[in-house]
Amino acid sequence: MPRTLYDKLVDSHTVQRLDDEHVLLYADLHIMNEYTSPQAFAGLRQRGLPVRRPWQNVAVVDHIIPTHPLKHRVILDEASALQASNLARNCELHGIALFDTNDPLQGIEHVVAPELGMIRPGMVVLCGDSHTTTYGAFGALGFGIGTSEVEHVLATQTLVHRVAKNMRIRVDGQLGLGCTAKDLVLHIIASIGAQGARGYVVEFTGEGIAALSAEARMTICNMAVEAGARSALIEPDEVTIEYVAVRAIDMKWHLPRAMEQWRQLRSDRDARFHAQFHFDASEVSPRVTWGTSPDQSIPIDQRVPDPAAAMTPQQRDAARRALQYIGLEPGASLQGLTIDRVFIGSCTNARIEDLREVAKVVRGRKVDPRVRAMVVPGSGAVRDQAEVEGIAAQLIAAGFEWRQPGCSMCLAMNDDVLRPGERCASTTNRNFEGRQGRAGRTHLMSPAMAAAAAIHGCITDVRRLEQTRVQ
Ligand SMILES: CC(C)[C@H](C(=O)O)[C@@H](O)C(=O)O
Ligand code: SF4
Repeated sequence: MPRTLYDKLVDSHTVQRLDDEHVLLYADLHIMNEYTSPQAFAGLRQRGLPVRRPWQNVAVVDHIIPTHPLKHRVILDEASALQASNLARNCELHGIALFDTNDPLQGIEHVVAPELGMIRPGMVVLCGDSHTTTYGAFGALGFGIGTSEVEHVLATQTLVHRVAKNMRIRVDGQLGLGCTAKDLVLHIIASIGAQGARGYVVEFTGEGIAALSAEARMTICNMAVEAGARSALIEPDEVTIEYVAVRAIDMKWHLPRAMEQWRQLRSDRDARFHAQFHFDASEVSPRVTWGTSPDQSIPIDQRVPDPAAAMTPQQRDAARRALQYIGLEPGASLQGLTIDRVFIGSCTNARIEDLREVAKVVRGRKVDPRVRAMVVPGSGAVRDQAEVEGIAAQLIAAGFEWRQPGCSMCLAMNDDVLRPGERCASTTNRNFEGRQGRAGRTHLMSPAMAAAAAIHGCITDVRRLEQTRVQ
């Protein structure tokens, strides 16, 4: 029977079929953070269990870490400091590699693992974090798991996996000038809904996906979870293979054989998908969210929808509440909406290509003096690279704060938070109520759009800015 790439990866990792719906799945790699691992280690200790395969585990401190520009970071918040020191102790005890607070390669887990070549096509990767879907960019099956599952994985290197349904999202055409993978994925989520891919593993395919860089593909797969997807996949191609091959420095002599196998990883031509969607990348415009769910976005040149036009009473109430929270009226234009803060960061958009996009927009311009704008690189390696390329100096000269890596203002779990009522142009993936700080107002957009907002002091169409540039 023809199989999808997801079916094949499940089959190749199934240790045992448990019942009609569940399999015991082998994990090639398990990634941990300080936030969802402490209880898991405590559970192991209570049961007197060792970690089954320490060398297939890796840990990163990212969510609670301060990002102030000082080179040496000290976590002042007591509870957060305890989470970090617990992780360090547990990793030491069990022989697990850790990117600790002041490690030069520390960063956000979903930025660090791929850039260091840990994620390879065909792998199953688990992590106690919902954005583990990111690894689909490499044809690796990534699942976000809960703390009790983290404990199970530590003890057995396996996961009880409820088999998902297959969805295919085909993207034809190419993105236009000023439009990015972020706009494409916001467009897709707005169309299928925040629950549109619930229960599915989504395979993204088509020429619009093939044209994207490995980093842009990560942005797409990262946000698949915002449509409710269990996981995401993109079949590996030469773009993927090249990205991985130069980074997987430990593979040496068996790399050519691995590359041959990676090239075979694809859905069979007649494979059956339970649901399919088609999109045209050339119809995508730069998008901005107007509400408090990632599916509430519009093209920058359209107006905020009227909740009265919503399909169901629940959607109507949700849209009304969202507008009230965000402080917008139906029919309002997002263009020209004044912002207080700009946040360029997160596992969605804080890689080197994102920062290059920002630098392109910012070149020769200054941040509006009424705006506080922060750039938080996704990792120490991204930060170093941006410094080498002169991007950091350029952003600092333009008036951006250049910070240390971490999750930062993606979620209010560290020192970087919005003040109540502050409005933020953000390159992150979630705009929930309070996500960036109590009563903070988040507008999700691409790095280029966030950079344009920083310069204008309001939300603006980056394509206009491009046109007015004096070369
Ligand atoms: C804190 C963590 C468990 C959470 C996640 O699972 O994604 C966070 O990273 C987020 O982005 O909301
Ligand atoms: S950067 Fe944001 S989305 Fe990514 S892992 Fe951290 S908190 Fe979650």
